Amino acid sequence: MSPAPHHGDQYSFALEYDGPPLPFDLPRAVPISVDDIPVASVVSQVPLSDTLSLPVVQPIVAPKNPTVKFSKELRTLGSEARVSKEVELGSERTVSPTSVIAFEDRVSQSNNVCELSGELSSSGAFEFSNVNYASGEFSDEGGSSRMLEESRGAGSSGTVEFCESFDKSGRSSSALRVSNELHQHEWASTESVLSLEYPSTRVSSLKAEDCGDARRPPVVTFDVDSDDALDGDFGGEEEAVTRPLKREPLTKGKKGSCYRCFKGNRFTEKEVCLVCDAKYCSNCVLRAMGSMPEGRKCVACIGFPIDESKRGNLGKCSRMLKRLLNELEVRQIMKAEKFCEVNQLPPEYIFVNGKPLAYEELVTLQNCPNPPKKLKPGNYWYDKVSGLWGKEGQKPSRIISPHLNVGGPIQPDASNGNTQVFINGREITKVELRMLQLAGVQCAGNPHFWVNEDGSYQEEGQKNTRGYIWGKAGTKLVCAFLSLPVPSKSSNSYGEQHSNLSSKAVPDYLDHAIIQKLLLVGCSGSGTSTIFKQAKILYNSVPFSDDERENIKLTIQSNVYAYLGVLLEGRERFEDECLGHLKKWQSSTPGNTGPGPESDEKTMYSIGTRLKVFSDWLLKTMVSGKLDAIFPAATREYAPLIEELWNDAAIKATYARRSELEMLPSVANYFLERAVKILRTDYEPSDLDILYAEGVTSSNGLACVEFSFPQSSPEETGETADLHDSLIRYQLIRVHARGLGENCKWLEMFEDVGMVIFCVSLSDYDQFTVDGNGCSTNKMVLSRKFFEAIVTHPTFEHMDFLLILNKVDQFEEKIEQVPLTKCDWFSDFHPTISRPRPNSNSNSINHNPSLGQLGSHYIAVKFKRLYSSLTGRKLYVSVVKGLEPGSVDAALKYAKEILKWSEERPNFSSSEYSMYSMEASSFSH
Ligand SMILES: Nc1nc2c(ncn2[C@@H]2O[C@H](COP(=O)(O)OP(=O)(O)OP(=O)(O)O)[C@@H](O)[C@H]2O)c(=O)[nH]1
Ligand SMILES: [Mg+2]
Repeated sequence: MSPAPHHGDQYSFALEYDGPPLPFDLPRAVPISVDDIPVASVVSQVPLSDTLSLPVVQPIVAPKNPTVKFSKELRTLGSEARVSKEVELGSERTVSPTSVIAFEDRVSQSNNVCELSGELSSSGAFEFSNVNYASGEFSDEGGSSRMLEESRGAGSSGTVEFCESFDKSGRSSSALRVSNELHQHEWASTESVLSLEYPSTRVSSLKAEDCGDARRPPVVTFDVDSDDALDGDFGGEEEAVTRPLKREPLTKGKKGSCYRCFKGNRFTEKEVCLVCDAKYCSNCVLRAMGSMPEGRKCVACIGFPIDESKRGNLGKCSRMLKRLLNELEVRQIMKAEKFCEVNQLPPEYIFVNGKPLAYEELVTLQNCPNPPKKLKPGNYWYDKVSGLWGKEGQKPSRIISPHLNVGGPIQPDASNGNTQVFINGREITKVELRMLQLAGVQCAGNPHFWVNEDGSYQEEGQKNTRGYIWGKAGTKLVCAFLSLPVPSKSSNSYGEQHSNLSSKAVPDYLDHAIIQKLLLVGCSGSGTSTIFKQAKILYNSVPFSDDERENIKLTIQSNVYAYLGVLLEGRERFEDECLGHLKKWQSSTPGNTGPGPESDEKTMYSIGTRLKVFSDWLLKTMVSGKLDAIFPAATREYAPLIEELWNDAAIKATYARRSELEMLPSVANYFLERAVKILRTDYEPSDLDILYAEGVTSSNGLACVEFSFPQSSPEETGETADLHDSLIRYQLIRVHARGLGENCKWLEMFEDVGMVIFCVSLSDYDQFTVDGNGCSTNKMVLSRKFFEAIVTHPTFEHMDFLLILNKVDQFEEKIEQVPLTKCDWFSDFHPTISRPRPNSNSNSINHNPSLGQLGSHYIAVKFKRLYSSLTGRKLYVSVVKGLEPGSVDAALKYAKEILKWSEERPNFSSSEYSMYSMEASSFSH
């Protein structure tokens, strides 16, 4: 018999590797002290010395075809006895992402089987991402393994903790905890499900009758999980609610087999008892469950409340029952299952504002016009005035019907806010505060607001309504990406400014099941708004509403006036220069009898009086910063002048020297050449105009567009069209660097995005700007600093990053003129360019990379190294021409693929995956 582990015991996990040489060092052993085990993983009801959970967060390192032995050893201090186990990762097999690890558990004399799937990353680390763990006995017949009950933990990507518990008798039981990188909040629920297992196995010998009143067995604590991410983001803090101990099945056969005839394995189709989880094959189910007066329960479980984790299955008939029974019978059983009294949610399991509900209160809550969705046992807070509803200690998850007489009075700390801003007596959370600020609600001075169900609000003690929180078109959008609730359609009939834009921009995605959020960030001028607009144009059938187009038109016209202003200012400068030269020449030429300086001198940059008046007016207006204010009146008045101006020789001469005008952005050419057309009153901007236009995307720095990728046709892809793709909705959230606030403090509002797309302008390497401290700084270095701040931000700890290296078109031109070493960070860029051989046929394709390609590749590697040194992970990179739709389309599809990989990694075979993770293939041009 093996001794129970004690404090101070040292576990060691060793890796033995037998395969081709590796380019990196393998960790040989990972010692873990028992005392390092987080207390959270120890089941709290059992004294620490009785049970120990041993988490192993251990990526198994493996190259392509190795054999890896994973052995673990327990050295118990003060005793010679050892527990050792060996896990062989395929001695004859190769390690594929789905490898079966079988190991013998010498302590319990039974075998455990663990199926692991994971990925082989380019660094050679093998990371579990999908684990299927079962323990029980092998049956030796046929060499196939039979398993009893199986517990499955799966995460789209994450770490796996293998928890081994020992009780006093030395019996070991094992559980897996899977944490999910993408959906951190699921961690708690997975954990809580599994942590339930221990008490239940411990009491498995207890019979139902031993528990006193059979209908109300003793209580243990349990954690409420939520699978309703949209409804309630119930992650993080766990909380305990009392409920009866789970009833155990009376009989139990081998794992995976039917509980009645003990035949079959885990692949046999079975029906499950809603109370005790006993599973019956199709031959036994009707005998085991009888006439099912309360739905699918074993006869012995009739009268017992259902297992709360199965509440979602109530009334959802299985295929097996449909085969065995006729339609009428099925309907009756399902009706009984859903509506019989004993299967109803016990009101006392629901706490509202700290008070358990009475039966009538639960009925009120469930039958109100807008009830909380999928109500589960747990602690909730409810703001009766506004209808805001949430999990205790968390931000609101829904707005339900207000004024319901349920639960106690709301507490100020109900949602655990720390903002000193109050709504109806509750201190709101940071996210809500952010939303209020974006909705234009004045929040300075720690106000206490009174918010009504329709979103109208006033400050406490004042009579006048200050506005409507959800009234503005953009606020619902903001709420959507901050995962905050908005009033349901039936309740928002008043107080909302209905406009075309708002109804179009806010689709019913709150009801959608799958929404993937992509956060797009970058320094000023990096091209984020261009990419954002491209996404709108590419994927939305109506990218811009009429209202939007009208606003954009004014923006573009105002931009063109501004570009003209820069041109006119340049003209003045050039004229002065010329005059200066002229004067110098005159004074240095003896006997010059030409006109004196007082007389009207003309240069090639001089303009007539009419245009001069216009020029003076425009420059004055620009200086006063009122350019935006004079539209559209200015267009009506000055449109006829523009043609004259544009055709003027002086302006043409100035335009020819536009490269000397620093204030003129590169897109100005596009618009100036169309100035006459654009500044007419009947101008209508084209999609291309909008794409090129500056200042079109929202001024507060936040914009959000939702779309699906169009379904690719089978001919295109050579495989069956991926229907799934077109079902997933994506939200591209563009946030301006300035909008992130000091030290990126608002970043945490984006914790639930699936990926961050970071945009850098390649052509920034020779650009300088004045930073916050008044120093002139290289813009590429500024971008790097911002990148560092974002990737190391705790909110994005496990996030995938896609780096967009934008403006490669500009970059390729520039690098031929300006060396990349102009930027200090790139001082070690010394490419050796092999020029095409002089005698080579000019028609033959030159396979040598251009300087531009070498440069962009070099910069990508710089960022990859930086990222990997900061996070230890791999950076995805895409080199993009923001103004080309195809290029942006490719980059966004690449982002989609990355998201898909992180979800489906277990489905990749190792060779496929390692191909994807090759350095070179993570570029998309
Ligand atoms: N040549 C070229 N110009 C680009 C490209 N992408 C964007 N631009 C231009 O670069 C300028 C800045 O792009 P924006 O998309 O406005 O950049 P931003 O990240 O929104 O920056 P701010 O507006 O300052 O916040 C615009 O004039 C774009 O037209 C590109 O790939 N090539
Ligand atoms: Mg912009």
